[in-house]
Order: sequence, then structure tokens, then C-alpha cells
Amino acid sequence: MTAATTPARTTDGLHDVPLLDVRDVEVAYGAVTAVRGISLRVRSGEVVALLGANGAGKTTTLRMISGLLAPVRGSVWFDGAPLAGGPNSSPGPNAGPGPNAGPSRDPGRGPGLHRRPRPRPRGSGRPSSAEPVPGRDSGANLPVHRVAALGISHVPEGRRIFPAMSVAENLTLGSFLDARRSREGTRRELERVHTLFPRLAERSRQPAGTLSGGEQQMLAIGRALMARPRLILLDEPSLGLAPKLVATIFAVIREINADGVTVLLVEQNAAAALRIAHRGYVLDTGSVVLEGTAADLARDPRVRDAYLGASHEAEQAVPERTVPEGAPEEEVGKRLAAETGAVELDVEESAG
Ligand SMILES: Nc1ncnc2c1ncn2[C@@H]1O[C@H](COP(=O)(O)OP(=O)(O)OP(=O)(O)O)[C@@H](O)[C@H]1O
Repeated sequence: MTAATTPARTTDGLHDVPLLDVRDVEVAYGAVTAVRGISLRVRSGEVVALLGANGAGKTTTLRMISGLLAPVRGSVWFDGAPLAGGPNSSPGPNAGPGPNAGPSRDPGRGPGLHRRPRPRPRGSGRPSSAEPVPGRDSGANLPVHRVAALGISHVPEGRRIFPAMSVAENLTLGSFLDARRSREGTRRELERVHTLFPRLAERSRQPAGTLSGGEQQMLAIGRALMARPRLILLDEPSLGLAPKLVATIFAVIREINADGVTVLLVEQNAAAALRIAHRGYVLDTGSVVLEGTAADLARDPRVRDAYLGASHEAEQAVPERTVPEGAPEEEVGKRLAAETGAVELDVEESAG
């Protein structure tokens, strides 16, 4: 039947069924609880931004989705199948649609921003047996390679390329998980990555460790794309890059998404992330505190104050124009120099 094979589409053209469904997940490192019962959904075709201050739990969330960490409780579903979930994680009757339920009516919970209530503190009713369990050792937890084989590629913070191997070898490694891939398929994927990142084609034989920071980020993203993922998890792709390169990386993310890859993006650069995202979640000390469309989040004063601070302040710091329209150029220069404290240089004098 067509209804079963063609997922419903929303008015924004995106599929209405979550590709990734994270339900009430808690993750801990030993005694440190890093993620406290978060739920989030990513629909096929979306770019979803995960924002939050340092230590909010963004990286932990990505590591849990890709199979590097096991949740203590809650579950993760990908395209309707379980990826992870502790022994007590099966969704209860009130926990939303099951994995085989029809198209959800409510993946992003409608328009507008939604404030999330704080979760119960640890120990308030949870069984004491749910102690931190690092590693995927319980329930339906799939190991990293099986998660990757299902179509989830993770580009970790810090890139993690193989420095002694060439750029080409690093890229080819990315396609190893796809056992059915033909040589021709790998070649096509490589061409696609080279089109996105011409610099990688130029540096093909160079050891990856000799690439610049920006080029290494391109390589990390390119390697993830070689696996032909359906969902790509990007952790701080703009970290440490010069503004021009940041723009390049974000333009490429947009292009990857336009090519049909769904994106879950962790970013400190909230302004840039919200420009390319459809929706976003804001994490604070391990909990989702705010969610909504990227446009609503970018307008929200709480987001502006906490995460768009620099650009917001910069906007406000721009001095009002005090030089009348049509004033002679030297007048403009003098006024600006006086306002900003800049020293005016006479070009001819200084050159001599
Ligand atoms: N390996 C670890 N062992 C113990 N605690 C950890 C470990 N990794 C992270 N944490 C803690 O878990 C919490 C969440 O960390 P996480 O790296 O997920 O945050 P984040 O939002 O990605 O922050 P950042 O933007 O700084 O990377 C922090 O309090 C951190 O100190």
C-alpha cells in the first residue's frame, strides 16, 4: 500500500515520521550523570541543532546515539527500530507512538517554542539498580559498527582522523562499513566528496596529519559521507576554524542536507547553526529546556541572551550614526575617529 511505503509529508515538505527518536534518555559517566532524561526527534530531511553551554550534555548525547555510550534508562529508535535501551526502557502506554506506529502527528510538537519541565532529580522514584553503566552492555544496545551500518555516521569533536595515513586512505576507510559497496560505488562517493571539498582532491596523497585544521574538518566530514549515511551527527564542526572556513563548512552542511542526508548538529556557534537548521533543542545541564523551530529559537530572548550573546551585543554595540547624511568624507573620518578612539593617519605623511 502506498501509505505504508510513502511517509506522510508535512507542509514544510519534510517527512512527518521521526528518523531518529530519542526517548527519555539518561546517560552517566560513573557517578556523573551527564544527560538527564532527554527526548528529541529528528525527521528525515531535517537539520536539527543541539545547542547549549559547555558541559550541557551535547557530545554525550551524540556519543550515546552512535553507540559509544549506553543509556542508563530510556531508548533510542532509528527508522522505527531500536538502537539502544536499557532493560526498563520499553516505551510505556503513555510514552508516545511505538516503533511501528503510523506517521506521527506531532514530531516537532507544532509551531512555537516549547519549554521543557525539569526532570525529576536522581533518586526520586527511580530504581536504585539503575546505576551508571558505561558501554553498551544491556538491553537492545547496538555496538558502534552496527549503528554505523544502519546509516548513522558520527563526526566527533576533534575530528579523529588518522594522521599517518593519506587523505585518500582516510576517505576510503569511511566506505568500509558498507559491505555491498562496489568499487564503482566507492569511486562515485569519492567523486562526490571531492566535489564538495575540492581541497581534499588536491591533497589526496598528503598525510592527513599535515592538513590544516579546516582541511582536517573537511576530511572528517568527507570520511563520514563515504559511508553514504542517512543521518550524520556533527559535533562542533566549526570549532577553532577561521570565520571564512566556518562559512564554508556550514554551506557544505546545507548542501549535504539538500542531497538528502539528515543532520543532527551540535554547535557552540548557535547563530550559524540556527541559520541552517530547521529546528533546534537547547540543553542545559543534561536536560532539554527549550525546543522549537530555528526561527523561533533565534528570536527567543533567552536564546539570544545565553547563546547568541556575542552577536546580540555586537549588534547593540554598533554606534548610532552621528554624522549627517552627505557630510564631506574628511568630516566623516574625523567624527568616526573621535567616536571610536582611532588614530587618523595621513597617508602621505606616514609613507614619507
Ligand atoms: N569521560 C567523562 N567522564 C566523566 N565525566 C564526563 C566525561 N565526559 C563528559 N563528562 C561530563 O559530562 C557532562 C556533559 O559533557 P558533554 O561533553 O556531553 O557536554 P557538552 O555539552 O558537549 O560540552 P562542550 O560543549 O564543552 O563539549 C559534563 O559535566 C562533563 O564534565
